Amino acid sequence: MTPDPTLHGLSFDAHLSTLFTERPLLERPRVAREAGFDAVECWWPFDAVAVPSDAAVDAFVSAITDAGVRLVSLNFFAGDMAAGDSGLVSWPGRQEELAESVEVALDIADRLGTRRFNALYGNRLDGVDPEEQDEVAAATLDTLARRVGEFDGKLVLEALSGRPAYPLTTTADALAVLDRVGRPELTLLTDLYHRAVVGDIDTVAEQAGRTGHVQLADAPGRREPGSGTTDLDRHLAALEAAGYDGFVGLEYLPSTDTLGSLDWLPRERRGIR
Ligand SMILES: O=C(O)C(=O)CO
Repeated sequence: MTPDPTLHGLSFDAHLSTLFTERPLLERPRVAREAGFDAVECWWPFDAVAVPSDAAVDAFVSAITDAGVRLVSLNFFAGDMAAGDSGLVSWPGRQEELAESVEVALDIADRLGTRRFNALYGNRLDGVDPEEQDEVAAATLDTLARRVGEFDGKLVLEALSGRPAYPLTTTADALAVLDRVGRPELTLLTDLYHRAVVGDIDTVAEQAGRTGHVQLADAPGRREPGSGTTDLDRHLAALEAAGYDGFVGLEYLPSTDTLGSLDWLPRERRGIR
């Protein structure tokens, strides 16, 4: 479907873990800025390392500040994602490691003004009772939500498609966790790609009040808007009309080079509105 970003007024941000991957991570904030973006977001920037060195943290913070962009959302440490991990929130025995890495993330946030934090729930683990995992997750999310609340921030939780061991696949799954934890700082990450894949994209506006962050990619394929069949602009317009006024992260895998994949988004629509 041909994108028409004039249909809503939401601000976009460039996802540094999926866009501009032609360059090393520390160069991507500058390249994003040169491409016209004021805002960026990122998965955990230190790969499978929960507690990076001070030098690595400083280098990341400098890359963002030197480029003159805002880091609007950051994923907490999620384990070894390249090896298939999808978060530590529900992983018994790894809570101390998660807590230490969260303090690193909050230090970065404090220095950069970041207020959205994505906590991936974690995969089901062989030999571990799912109920035990859900109990660990509820307690962890409660703690993380309170901690993030001290920063006036929001914790966001997302349902994911394409990860068979990840138990939150639908919006209802994610909302059930939000309800169980019952903290105002814990909100939904509405990822239009994952929602289109599982077939529950038409209700996004109903959850606008509980949505702390939005991301997009076209489906099928998880590529740039216009590459698939999802009417992304209609859903973004519906979210905006229902009161969502946060950022929309461009979390897609470019089908060409990143700059070429941005042809759908005029340069004047890439900055913060
Ligand atoms: O792994 C994914 O698909 C994500 O969106 C993580 O934030």
